[in-house]
Amino acid sequence: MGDFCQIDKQEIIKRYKPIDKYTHKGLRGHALIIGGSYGKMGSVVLASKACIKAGAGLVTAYIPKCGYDIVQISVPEVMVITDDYLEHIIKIDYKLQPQAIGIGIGMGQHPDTGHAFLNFLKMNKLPLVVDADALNILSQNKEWLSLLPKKTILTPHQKELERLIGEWNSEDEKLEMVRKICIEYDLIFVLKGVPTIIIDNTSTYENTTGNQALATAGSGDVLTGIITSLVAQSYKPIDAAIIGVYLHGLTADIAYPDVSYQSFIASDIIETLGEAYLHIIA
Ligand SMILES: NC(=O)C1=CN([C@@H]2O[C@H](COP(=O)(O)OP(=O)(O)OC[C@H]3O[C@@H](n4cnc5c(N)ncnc54)[C@H](O)[C@@H]3O)[C@@H](O)[C@H]2O)[C@@H](O)CC1
Ligand SMILES: Nc1ncnc2c1ncn2[C@@H]1O[C@H](COP(=O)(O)OP(=O)(O)O)[C@@H](O)[C@H]1O
Ligand SMILES: [Mg+2]
Repeated sequence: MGDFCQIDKQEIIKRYKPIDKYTHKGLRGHALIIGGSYGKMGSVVLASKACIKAGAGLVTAYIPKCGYDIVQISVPEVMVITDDYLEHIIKIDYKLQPQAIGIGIGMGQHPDTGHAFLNFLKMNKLPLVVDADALNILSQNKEWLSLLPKKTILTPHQKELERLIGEWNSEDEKLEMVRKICIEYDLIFVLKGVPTIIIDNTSTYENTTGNQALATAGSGDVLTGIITSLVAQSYKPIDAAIIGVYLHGLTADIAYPDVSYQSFIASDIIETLGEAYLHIIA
């Protein structure tokens, strides 16, 4: 059993990088968010807005055509590239060179999307955050795990994890099953839950922020945007996962006394990100 670390403010301060006065958006990282399908474009709006609010200099969303007006109107700061197909992604094709890619949110599991995902995995060498339907497609094609770049960050909730690794009889058994995959493919797992636990080979990190206000649609999509943003800003993948999970949970701790657990929604995470950043640099 490797080392265990509680993610508290001290752990964040150790990893946080101040923003240079003479920076510009070209130095703040370009993140690419790939996802969306008919009826679930909100997940890309949430993830891409979270991505730019978490500090990426540039964010581009790669989405099916149905989402073009939705994303451009909802988040004018985010640029958009559309797939040729209307309702879901059938070919992942873009000319830009991002520093990080977040994929899977709202993407759906249509066979054409699965085929596009496989072709993407075969050619992609860039740092990757894999969530939601990209995880579900991987669960149906486990041999594709070997195509993931080293230190790819996977962010399953409990059900997505069960689809990926099968059932477990105890928390300890679950963590051992995850550690085995981490070591086999050199991956990082963000096990979203209460608390969220991050596994990086034999290292285990337990988050100390967050509360039940986060049990709301889209909060995981937002986390994907935040972590992708931090990787694009040149944080090491493990540090992006640690800081991202901490900030994400901290927004709920900051906001719930004013908005209650029930009325805190995923958009509130994004709106409270600035205050969360100020808490860690104060
Ligand atoms: N506004 C939007 O466009 C939204 C789009 N979403 C997308 O919808 C797709 C499906 O994601 P979902 O997570 O909703 O559906 P899933 O089918 O992956 O998970 C839902 C099922 O898993 C169970 N589950 C979910 N979270 C769990 C947890 N923490 N512990 C135990 N069981 C849990 C639920 O009980 C339910 O049975 C994804 O691509 C996601 O990105 C969702 O994020 C919701 C919001
Ligand atoms: N009761 C809870 N306490 C703390 N965090 C929670 C709770 N319920 C959910 N979360 C967090 O909310 C997020 C849910 O992610 P996910 O299920 O992927 O949401 P979605 O797919 O709807 O965006 C995770 O980060 C999880 O840790
Ligand atoms: Mg999710």
